[in-house]
Amino acid sequence: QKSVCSYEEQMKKQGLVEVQKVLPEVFVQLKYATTDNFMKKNVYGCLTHAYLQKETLEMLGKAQKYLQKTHPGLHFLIYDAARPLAKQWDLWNTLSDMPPKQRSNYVADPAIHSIHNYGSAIDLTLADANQIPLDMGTSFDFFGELAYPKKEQELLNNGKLSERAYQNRLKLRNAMKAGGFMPIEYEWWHFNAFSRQDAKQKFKVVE
Ligand SMILES: C[C@@H](N)C(=O)N[C@H](C)C(=O)O
Ligand SMILES: [Zn+2]
Repeated sequence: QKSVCSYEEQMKKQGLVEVQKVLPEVFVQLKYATTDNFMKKNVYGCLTHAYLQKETLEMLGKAQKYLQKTHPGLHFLIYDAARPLAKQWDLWNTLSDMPPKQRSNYVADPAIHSIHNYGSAIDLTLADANQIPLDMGTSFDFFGELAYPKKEQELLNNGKLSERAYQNRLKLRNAMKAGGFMPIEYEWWHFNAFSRQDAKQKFKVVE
């Protein structure tokens, strides 16, 4: 008997689509459905598949085509996609010791919503055919300067970020930009398909 996950059922009802049904070459390892994350807790439970809004998935398809053309052999490896708002609170509350301004650089304030809550942001890296992630200079959800795209040039110049990691980040970013995604300043792995304002207008929050 197939088990049903209410979070995934709700996402489907809201029109979101499972990424691997459309793009089977994309790898998915949802980190918040494991204990290998900054909370050291599985907060997703039965939510183990990556879902996105249809339009966002089409953009990922475009990025995927670009990646295949420019770097055959590399794959996207998704760490997070649509994120229920209730889970956003779990992430946010875990960083309660951080000053508010700093905290919202790393986890969007659930009171104003993350673009993940609209199924239109993706956390991802690049991996080889065996799902081994490329060196990006930090692990996923490393909340510090070494992960900041806005500081990459400086980090490269002062030797804190290796040339290899720098180039790997560019490969990821160029592919995502080719799909129309926007990077953010503080996390090399996070990409938005739309601004928060546009996402709010177009979509309903995944509760
Ligand atoms: C928590 C991290 N993976 C992430 O996605 N951060 C952004 C800012 C968000 O919560 O929207
Ligand atoms: Zn993210």
